Amino acid sequence: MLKFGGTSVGSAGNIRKVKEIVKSQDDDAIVVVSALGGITDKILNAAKMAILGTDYFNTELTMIRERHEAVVDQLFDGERKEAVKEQVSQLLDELERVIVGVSMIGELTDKTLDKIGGFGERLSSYIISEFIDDASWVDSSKLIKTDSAFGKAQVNFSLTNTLVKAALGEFKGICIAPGFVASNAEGEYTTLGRGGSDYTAAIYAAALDASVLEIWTDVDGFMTADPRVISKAYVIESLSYAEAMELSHFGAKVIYPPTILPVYKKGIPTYIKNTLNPQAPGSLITSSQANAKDRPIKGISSISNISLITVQGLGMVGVTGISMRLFSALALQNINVILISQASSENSISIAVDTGKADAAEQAIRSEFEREIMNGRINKVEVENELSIVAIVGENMKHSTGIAGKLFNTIGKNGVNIMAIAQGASELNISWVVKNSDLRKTLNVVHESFFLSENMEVNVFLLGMGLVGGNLLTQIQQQQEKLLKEKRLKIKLVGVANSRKMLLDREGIAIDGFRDRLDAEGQASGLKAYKDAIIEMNIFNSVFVDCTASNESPTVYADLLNANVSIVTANKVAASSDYDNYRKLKSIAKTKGVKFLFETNVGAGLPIINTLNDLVNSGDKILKIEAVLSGTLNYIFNTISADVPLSKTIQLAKEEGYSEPDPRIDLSGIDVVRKLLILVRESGYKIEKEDVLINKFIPDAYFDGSIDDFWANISQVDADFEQRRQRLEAEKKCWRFVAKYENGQSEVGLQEVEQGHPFYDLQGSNNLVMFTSERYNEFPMIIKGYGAGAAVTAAGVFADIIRVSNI
Ligand SMILES: NC(=O)c1ccc[n+]([C@@H]2O[C@H](COP(=O)([O-])OP(=O)(O)OC[C@H]3O[C@@H](n4cnc5c(N)ncnc54)[C@H](O)[C@@H]3O)[C@@H](O)[C@H]2O)c1
Ligand SMILES: N[C@@H](CCO)C(=O)O
Repeated sequence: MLKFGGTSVGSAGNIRKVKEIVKSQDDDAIVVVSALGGITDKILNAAKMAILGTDYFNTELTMIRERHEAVVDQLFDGERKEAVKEQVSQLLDELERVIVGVSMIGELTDKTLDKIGGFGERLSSYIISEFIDDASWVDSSKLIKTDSAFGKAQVNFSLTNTLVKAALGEFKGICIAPGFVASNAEGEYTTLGRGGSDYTAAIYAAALDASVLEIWTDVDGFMTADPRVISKAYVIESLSYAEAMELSHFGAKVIYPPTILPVYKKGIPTYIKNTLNPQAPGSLITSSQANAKDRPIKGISSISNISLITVQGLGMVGVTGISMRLFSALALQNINVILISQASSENSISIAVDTGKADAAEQAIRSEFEREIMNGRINKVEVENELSIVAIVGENMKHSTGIAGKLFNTIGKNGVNIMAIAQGASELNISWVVKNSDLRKTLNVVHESFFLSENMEVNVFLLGMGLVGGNLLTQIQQQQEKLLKEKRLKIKLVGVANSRKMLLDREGIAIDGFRDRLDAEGQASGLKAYKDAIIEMNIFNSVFVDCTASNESPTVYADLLNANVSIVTANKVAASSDYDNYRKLKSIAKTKGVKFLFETNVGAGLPIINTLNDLVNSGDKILKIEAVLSGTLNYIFNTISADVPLSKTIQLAKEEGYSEPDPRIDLSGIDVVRKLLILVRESGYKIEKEDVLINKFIPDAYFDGSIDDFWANISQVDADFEQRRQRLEAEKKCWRFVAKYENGQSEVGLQEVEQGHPFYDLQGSNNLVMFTSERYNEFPMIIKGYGAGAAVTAAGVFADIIRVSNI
């Protein structure tokens, strides 16, 4: 049993493909076909135009005629062509007569609609039966018998099965049959409803105990999600009837749901195959029990543009008959309820309906409960629009724990509000309602978190592409493939901005050549504009990466965290700002379930903050911190010599990429104060920068003017420093700029360190931190290594980005 849909028979080219597929069957086959794609809509439109009294129906009829004639012209030659054309023309004349009749009488009944609705199938099946050599044709309307409920006829299965068996039970060869059409006991045309050709095929298959039903369509099968939204969606190889039914209900328009029932009852395996890609394996729907190895969910489906109507009132609690009245009122108005959710308190019921029916539903409810609304037993009938229902479906969800927990946790972390939830006790489907604007994000996170996608994605918005930002991109580029292969993690750059321009692209920005693309396509930037664009994009698993030294960029962190965008920052300004602001950012991140990470703020790529967090979280108490925290200053004091004066060492530190973009931040001790503040705060103590005593080693006067003044004048300190250096050398000591915290006292300043001290041998730009804690007491914990440099810092930022993904 084969069935070909509207696209599969929509053109001469496709009908040729249908012929190839049918001819390649080894077995006898009944082939049900739909009307040429779009024709049924045109026929019904012509009828509607006719009843409205416009002549436009003639235009529609002409188009219908031309479309069929063109197909015949392309498929047939010579006398055969004329004969088929003649027959097609007769059918079209008959259609035209009925529609002209409608226009003259000014009446269009359901009965007439059923009569004309099946013309498309009659035409297509006739043409195809002529085109496939030796194929015969059978009139489905004579075999499939229904009641007389025109427009929504119910099949009389016992009569239908008898007629189908009698006509086709012993059939050998290929027989083409129109889908959708049926007739009542009087022989008048009826139809099987939307998607009815699938149903026709299933009825034939069940009546004839077909070995297989193949539904040939224009997609490769049931996909895990809508491929227009989830590029990583893929074909589900096998599903149960129940899973197929659930997925079809929720938007995956691959198969018409009632179709499943006859084949399900008979256990006939059903394939979904692609006419345009017949080699693809397709999806197989069978009654076999879910395979324990299958993923817990098979697919995700959604319906957009629905409305949620909530009826609420304390007067509903414990009162019987409320739901009955509610649903009867809606049924009387022919309103289909797509989702129902009622809390066990019985204080409110929410139902989802198609937005087109929302007004009618609200009115029906208000009039049914007029009395209860008047006397306050019901105090709210609220309609919310522009919503979508999302559903996950899978037999393996049954009795597996943690699915709902994981589902709602992931959705929540991404800042998507769930407005209603429904799960049946069958545990086959969990459905929930979100805003239309959150649909794409929801589908993405759910698809990904249930490993329907091959990989996990982190979407990066970068700010600042100087030394650290530039190195970060190079490292991501070098490591991208490995992470994808070994960790199934895709780091996707979706936004880049410098202080002039920004570029955002949901599909990803290739790191190769991104600067050119930013120049060519970038829009004028600005922190607020970039932040607004990121929030507007509402993309899942996103992280904002700040690689600037800007004082302003941290002002957008709170808004971003509030929009569930994680922050990874090399910029120390936020974590060392007012204590209240630091706490606020951490607390927003915690409440929103996103990350605010700044490991590189102290000791660049060294694992200092994470280690400190581990100590404190596991109950240790930090008693003392002693540290060399400035890569720049350590480098300077290791490089200064008789030949290299202080001013030159500052220049070198800048060239090496150790210093801040403005090196005065390092020389004045501000950078070290920031780092000490962060360490003390992360140790669990409250501290402001005013609480830190700074012992400067360069007079303030050098920091007061412009950066150019600084570079012009700084060599004035060289002579004095050289004298001091010689004395120090003679005493076999060295300078270290040390940060210290103990008993609530914090200070930073230059110290003369003797041989044997842990700081003495600290080379180059290295940092060293000593934590004395209750547990690490006699021998403090020491972390030591490169404390500055673009590559190590970028690596630390990269590690934080990976941490956001939680792999
Ligand atoms: N270099 C290191 O060793 C190191 C170590 C740890 C932390 N950090 C921190 O990393 C950050 C970056 O340092 P860097 O050495 O890469 O500096 P950099 O000057 O090379 O890069 C900063 C970039 O940010 C851009 N920028 C500044 N303000 C901006 C804004 N408002 N919007 C967009 N772009 C803006 C600048 O134009 C520049 O391209 C600093 O906060 C620094 O403290 C650096
Ligand atoms: N300027 C900083 C960079 C690392 O935070 C330093 O020299 O230590």
